[in-house]
Amino acid sequence: MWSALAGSAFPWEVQLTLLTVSPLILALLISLAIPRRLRGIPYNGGITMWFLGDIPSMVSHIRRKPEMYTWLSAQNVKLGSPIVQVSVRPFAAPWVVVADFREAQDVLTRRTKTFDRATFIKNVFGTLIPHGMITMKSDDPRLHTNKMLVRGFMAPTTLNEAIAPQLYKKTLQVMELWRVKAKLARGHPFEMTEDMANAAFDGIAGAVFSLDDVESIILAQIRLLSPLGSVPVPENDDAAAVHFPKAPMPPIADAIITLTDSIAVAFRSPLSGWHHWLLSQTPRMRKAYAIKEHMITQHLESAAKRLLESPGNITCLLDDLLQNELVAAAKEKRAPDYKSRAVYDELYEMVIGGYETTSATVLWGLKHLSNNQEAQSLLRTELQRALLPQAGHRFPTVEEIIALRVPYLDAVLEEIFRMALSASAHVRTATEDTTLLGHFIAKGTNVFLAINGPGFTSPPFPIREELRSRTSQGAKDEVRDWDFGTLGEFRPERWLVRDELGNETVDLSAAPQMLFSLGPRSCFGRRLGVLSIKITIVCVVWAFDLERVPDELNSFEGVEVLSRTPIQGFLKLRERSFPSAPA
Ligand code: HEM
Repeated sequence: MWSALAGSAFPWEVQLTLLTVSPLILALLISLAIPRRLRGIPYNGGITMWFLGDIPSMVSHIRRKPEMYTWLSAQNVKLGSPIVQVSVRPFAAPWVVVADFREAQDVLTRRTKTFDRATFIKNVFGTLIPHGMITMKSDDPRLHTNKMLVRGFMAPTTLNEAIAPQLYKKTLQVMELWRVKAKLARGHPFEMTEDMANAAFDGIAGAVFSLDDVESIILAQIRLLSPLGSVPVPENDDAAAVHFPKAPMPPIADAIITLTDSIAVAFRSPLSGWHHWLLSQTPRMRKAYAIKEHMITQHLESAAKRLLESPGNITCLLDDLLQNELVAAAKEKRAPDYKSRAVYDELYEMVIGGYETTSATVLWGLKHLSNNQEAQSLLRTELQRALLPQAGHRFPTVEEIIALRVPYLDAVLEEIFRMALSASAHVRTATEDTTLLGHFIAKGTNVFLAINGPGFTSPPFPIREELRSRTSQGAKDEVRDWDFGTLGEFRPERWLVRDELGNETVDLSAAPQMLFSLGPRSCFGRRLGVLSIKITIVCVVWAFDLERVPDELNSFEGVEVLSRTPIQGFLKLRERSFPSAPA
C-alpha cells in the first residue's frame, strides 16, 4: 500500500489522510467482524472462533451432513447446556439456541411481545415475497391488511368444499403414477422424493391457483411412463433401486419450483438475504420470476371476471382472496385492488409455505410406516373397518376421508408430525433487552428454539425452576414428564387414551410435538397441510403395501432445502389389487 501510494498522483494531503485512515477502517472492520458475545451464555472457544466464529465448524458440518439445524442443537449437546450462543454470520450478533420444550412453548405462546417474527426469517424470504406476512413483525401495519386478504383460507368450508377436492384429485394422480412405477419396478425399491415433491407442488398449486392439468408434473410423468412395457431392472440384486426416465417439467411448475428452491440459498448461506438477492438477479431467476408474475396476473384477471359474473363460486384460494377483496371494496365504496403486491406475495407465499413442508413430512411418514410394519397394518385394518362398507373396492371419496373418525389414524399423523422434524427449529427475534433461562438477551438477538434435540427427541437438560421466566413457572403443570426412553421410536399408540365414556381418543399432550410451531405466529397453513397429509397417507395405505426397504437405501439422514427431507426417499411398493377411482 505504501509503495502504491508513493507513486500515485494524489496530492500529499490526500495520501497522508489515506495512510492514517486506512488502518483505522481496517481495524474497525476487524472489530465489527469479531463475534460479540452475550455474557454468560456458553459458546465454542478456540483460535478460529476469535475471528470467524463458528462459521468453519458449521460449514464443515453442512459439507458432511447438509443440515444447519442439526448442527445448531448439536452445540447444546456439545456444550452441555439448554442455552448456547453461536456466531455464524459475519458482522452480526450471535444467535442463541435454546433446547427445551417448556421454554420454547413459553417464548412462542406467552412471551410474544418480547419475542417476535425473526429477522432471520425476513432475510430468508424477503427477496422473493417482501410483502408476504411471513416476513412481517407482528406490529407491522401491513400485517392486518394481509390477514384480511387471506382470512377465509383455512375456514373448514373453504378447505373441505373447494380445496380438498383439488388435493384429492392430485393425490389420485400420484397413486396412478406409483401404480405404473411399482409394476415396472417388479418388486425393487425406487426413489419417491421427487414424485412426492412434485405431487405436493401440484396439490398446493392446484389449491391456490386451480392450475390446468397441462401444468401437472405428475400427469406429464404418467404420460411418459405408462406406454413403457419395461425399464432396466437390476435382475440379480433385489436390494438395488430402479430408476425411471423423467418427463420435462411444465414451464410454470419449472419456474415456480426454481424460484422456491432458490430460497435454500438464503437459508444456508452465511450472507443469507444478500446472497439470495444476488442470485435472483441472474437471467434464469429473472425469467422464472417473470413467468410466475405473468401466471398470477392471468389467473387474477380471469377469476375477477368470473367472480363478478357469479359471486361465491370459489374453486381455489385465489378465488377466496378475490372474493374477500371484492366484498371489502364494495363495503368501503372503492374500486377493488386485486393487483397489489400484497395479493401477489400472499398467493405465492402459500405455495412456498405449503409445498416442500408437506412433501417432506409425508416422505418421513411413509418411511416410518414402511419401517414399522405392525403400525402400518394396524392403520390399514382400522381404515378398512371404517371405510370398507361404503368404499368397497374403490378409493374412498374425499368426503369419506374428511369424515373419517379413526383415532389410530389421528395418532399415526401426530406421530409422523413428532418424528418428521421437517421444520426442526422455530426462530424469534428479541424485541427488547430481556432474559432467557437466567441469561441476558440483547434486543435484536435471533433465538432458535430447537425441536430436534434435548427436551424433544432425547431427555431434557435439568433446569433450575428459578431460571425460568415467570410465565413459564406459572405454566409448569401444563407440561408432562414424558417417558424419553421411547421417544426415539415410532409408536402411534402413545397418543391414544380412553375418555370418561371409555371411547378411544387422541391426547395431544402425550408427547412433545410442535412441528407447526405454537402461538399467534405459528403455521398459518397448518389445517391445509394436515388435510393434504391425511388424504395422502390414507390413499397410499389403501392402495399399497409399503414393504421394508433394504438397509443400504433406508437411511434416516436428512437434507435441508427449505424443509428437512430424507436423503434416501426410497420406498418399496406392492400394489394391493389396485382400487378404482370413485365414480
Ligand atoms: C407439514 C406442513 C407444514 C409445516 C411443517 C409448516 C411449518 C411451518 C412453520 C414451522 C412455520 C413458522 C412458524 C413460526 O415461526 O412460529 C410456518 C409458517 C407459515 N406457514 Fe406453514 N407449514 C406447513 C404447511 C403450510 C401450508 C400448507 C401453508 C399454506 C397453505 C403454510 C403457510 C405458512 C405461512 C403463510 C406461514 C407464516 C405465518 C405467519 O407469518 O404468521 N404452511 N409453517
